[in-house]
Amino acid sequence: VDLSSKIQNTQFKNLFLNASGIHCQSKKELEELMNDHYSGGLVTKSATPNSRFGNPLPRYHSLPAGSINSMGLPNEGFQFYLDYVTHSNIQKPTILSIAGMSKEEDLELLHQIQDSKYQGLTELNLSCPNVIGKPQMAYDFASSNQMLKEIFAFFKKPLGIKLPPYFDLVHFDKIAKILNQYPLSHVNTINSIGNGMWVDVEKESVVLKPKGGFGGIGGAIALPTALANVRALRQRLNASINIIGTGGVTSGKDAFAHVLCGANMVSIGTQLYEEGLGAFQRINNELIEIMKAKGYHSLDDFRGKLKEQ
Ligand SMILES: C=Cc1c(C(=O)O)[nH]c(=O)[nH]c1=O
Repeated sequence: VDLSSKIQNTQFKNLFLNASGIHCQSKKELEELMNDHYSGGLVTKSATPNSRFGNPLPRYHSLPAGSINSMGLPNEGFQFYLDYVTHSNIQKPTILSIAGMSKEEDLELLHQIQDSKYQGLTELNLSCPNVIGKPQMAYDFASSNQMLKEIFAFFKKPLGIKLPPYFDLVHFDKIAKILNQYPLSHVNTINSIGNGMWVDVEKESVVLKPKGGFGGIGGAIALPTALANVRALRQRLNASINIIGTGGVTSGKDAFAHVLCGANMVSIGTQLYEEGLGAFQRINNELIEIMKAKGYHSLDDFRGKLKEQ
């Protein structure tokens, strides 16, 4: 059974990635992830120009079937991550994630990447739901289109986009029509489901401090939305644009479902945070067992072949 995957011309020994933000913020986390045998690639925490503490605590809370977070983009700053992916002992392909606080900041970070010796993949996060006062750019179709036009005027290295979930088939049509105009290496869908709410009935209180308790929803409860977004975008995007499926993966079965919907690679977020790096080995092995039982030898045997009723 072969789990090898690729995004454009970058080969990965298996399809599993950490979701940006999970186990990828500090040097220690990055080193552990880089040396982990069961993840095929490494995605960095979305970087801003300067390091940030992020939102006040508590800003993460486990839910019965997932998580809610309002981290607020805590990170070591862009230069730290650029140095890490260009200087450290690279054992696996990397995806450098960036999230400027404005279009100007995004363009500035991309110019720095373009002018650097970094040869890996880059991912522009247009979907962070937790920066106070900052909208999720990818819900503004005109601004997203304008941003991509300005980016591809100068950026020539592989670039993907991290999208928020969409909930209307017309929105899938609109965003796909925009994305198909650009030579993207990939789309990563979904980011957390923005601005959910969890209530502690005992205390009669929200569970997160920032933003009055509103936060992004992830984990098992996000799987149906994640599968819908992977499927809808695979049906609409040019074949040249690969898809990283993110959201709700807790088992080999969930990873199988993402690939069936069209995912080229699969990210693990909440489950990785809750279980630790062992999640990669477990989910890897579960997927291999499922493929063996079904007589599949490679992911291409079933990728995107979801049947309709
Ligand atoms: C980069 C900020 C993000 C954050 C965050 O740092 O609050 N949380 C998410 O669930 N998704 C994000 O994209």
